[in-house]
Amino acid sequence: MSSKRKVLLMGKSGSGKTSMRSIIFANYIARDCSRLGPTIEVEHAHVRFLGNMVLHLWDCGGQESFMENFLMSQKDQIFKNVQVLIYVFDVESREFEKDLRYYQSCLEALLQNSPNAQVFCLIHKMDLIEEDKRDETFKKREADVLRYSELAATPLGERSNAVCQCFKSSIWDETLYKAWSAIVYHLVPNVNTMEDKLAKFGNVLEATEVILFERATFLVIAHAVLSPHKDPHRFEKVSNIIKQFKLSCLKMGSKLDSIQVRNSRFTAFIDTFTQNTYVMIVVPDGKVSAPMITMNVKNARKVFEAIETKQ
Ligand SMILES: Nc1nc2c(ncn2[C@@H]2O[C@H](COP(=O)(O)OP(=O)(O)OP(=O)(O)O)[C@@H](O)[C@H]2O)c(=O)[nH]1
Repeated sequence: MSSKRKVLLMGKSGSGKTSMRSIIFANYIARDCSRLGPTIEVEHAHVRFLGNMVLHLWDCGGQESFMENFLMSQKDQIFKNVQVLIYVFDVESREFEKDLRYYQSCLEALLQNSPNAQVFCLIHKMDLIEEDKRDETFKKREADVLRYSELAATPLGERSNAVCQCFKSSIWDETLYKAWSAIVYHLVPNVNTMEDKLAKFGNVLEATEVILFERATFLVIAHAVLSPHKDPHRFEKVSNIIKQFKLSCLKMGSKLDSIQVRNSRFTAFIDTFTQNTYVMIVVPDGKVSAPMITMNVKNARKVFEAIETKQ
């Protein structure tokens, strides 16, 4: 059975909405995005995710006249039956207060029409901020967004905390993958079962971690960490690097099947797994041989295929 999720992408014109969805779901590379024109009214994209799930993306053009219509005459049509709102802020916007007021109005409309929707705010184009100022700038912007989120939620009572989650992002680095992985994580229904099984699988292989990537987007959908690692950004870095490599393979007319990366401390095996996923298994070096990993991946496939078909 296919399940459809309505995802709204909103934010002011030029904030980067179409760019990010084109990179994640349509195999664009960052430098192609400068050629994208402004979105007129709403562009609808149906993207199949993990086989059975269809994300119905409503990419809402951010020009003021469109925003006014979304909030007035088209309010019900836009904000009804929404599972996720992704609101994109340009970190360098000269009118951040105004952007926040539009956000507040959208959030109010959303909470009235789809009270259970999840809300994610992306503070985008972070590459334009000097590296050593990024954390501080993000924190300031996040505090503003949370303040306006509470303003929008307070009249409705219950949802005054955790109304939204904020992420920093840029199409020029792996932060885009971190943000979008966190978003889709909320949309995949069997994540807990998957992570449970991944941990068991990892234990059998004496792996340090096992990660599941969605096949088309290379977003992380589930992971099991069996021993601590000091780089908290490693998953999105792998997503970004392997997706770029996969696109290069496509360009050359070949298909990415599996990869092994070995150094003095660990070996990472990336392999096609179920119909809709790749798996990455990291083992301390010398622990297990490649044929043994391949055989175990083959054996585990059926279990994970079964979980997926229950989505
Ligand atoms: N520096 C930088 N530029 C970006 C980033 N993301 C998008 N852009 C650029 O921002 C411009 C506008 O991006 P779009 O994706 O068309 O913006 P939009 O939000 O869809 O705009 P509307 O369709 O008018 O609502 C393009 O030239 C992109 O290349 C980013 O992370 N960093």
